Amino acid sequence: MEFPFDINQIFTERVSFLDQNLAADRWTARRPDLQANLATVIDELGRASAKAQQLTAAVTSASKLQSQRHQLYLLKDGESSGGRGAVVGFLKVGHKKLFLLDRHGVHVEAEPLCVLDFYIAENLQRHGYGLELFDFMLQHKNVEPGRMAYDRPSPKLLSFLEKHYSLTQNVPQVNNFVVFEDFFFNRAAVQLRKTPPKKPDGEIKPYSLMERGAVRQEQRTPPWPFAPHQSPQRSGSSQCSPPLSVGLSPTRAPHRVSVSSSPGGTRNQSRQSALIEGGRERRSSSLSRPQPGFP
Ligand SMILES: CC(=O)SCCNC(=O)CCNC(=O)[C@H](O)C(C)(C)COP(=O)(O)OP(=O)(O)OC[C@H]1O[C@@H](n2cnc3c(N)ncnc32)[C@H](O)[C@@H]1OP(=O)(O)O
Repeated sequence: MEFPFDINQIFTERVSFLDQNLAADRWTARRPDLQANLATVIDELGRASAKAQQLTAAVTSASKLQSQRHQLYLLKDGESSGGRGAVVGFLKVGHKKLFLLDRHGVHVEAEPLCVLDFYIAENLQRHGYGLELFDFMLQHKNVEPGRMAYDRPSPKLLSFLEKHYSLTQNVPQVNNFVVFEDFFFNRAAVQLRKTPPKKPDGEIKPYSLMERGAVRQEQRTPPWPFAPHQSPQRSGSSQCSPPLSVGLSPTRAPHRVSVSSSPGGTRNQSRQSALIEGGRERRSSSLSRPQPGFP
């Protein structure tokens, strides 16, 4: 991906790490002109990724990176474009609080590192760049791919995970995240803990019934005498994480499919995100994604 400015001036390393500060290094941070070009690159990559995934709006942009606690790895080819360099692709990750089902169907709460967006320029796909970038991130974060969650992975990403990391057996979820069997294996109790029992009528509501944006905490607390006695641990967990960070991604379809039988689970735009109630708070995604088919 080429740009009308010097990529090597903005990104000095082959792989750059970006967070909400939106600067590849101190040098860029002090140069508003470079920061503006960097933002242009991120926006352009986000648009290209959305197009490749047939999303109606970008999951990644410079402004989103600044406002969300996500991190982005950007891979460049410093040699191309007559030495000015070109951008090869990016990988965006971030922690999210998720309510997941283990292989026995038991609800567990976790806050794993999630793959949120991943894109390699069209003409460079299937050349090993995705693997290079992904491996870089794994090493940087010191995490195993099977310990991560994947936000509505595309068929290409599922194929990628199967090919490079032998991740094939996903554990069906009611939200858009995909986790594999390794996710639950020997996980520390602090990272993964069972949520309180579901109410008998703990139904799953379609995403369209959810409030967008912040869900007011006070709405979730039933009046006396119905207010439950909560352990400090539980009440802490329900309050420390804003609803926006919890487990659902609006524009990606739920993954009830088995990777082995249907690599790719759909990444269509249907809004089947779900809300689980019953002893737990409402949840919504931190990703502002489009919801075609829903007003
Ligand atoms: C949570 C999310 O981010 S989901 C969004 C994932 N991103 C996308 O779908 C955007 C379009 N796709 C891409 O950008 C890239 O294909 C990526 C990021 C998924 C993978 O990057 P690449 O550089 O192509 O991967 P790399 O070359 O290291 O590995 C190739 C393997 O990836 C998978 N893959 C890559 N492209 C394709 C494709 N067109 N069709 C099927 N599988 C593919 C295959 O397993 C492939 O191995 P193969 O060629 O032997 O079949």
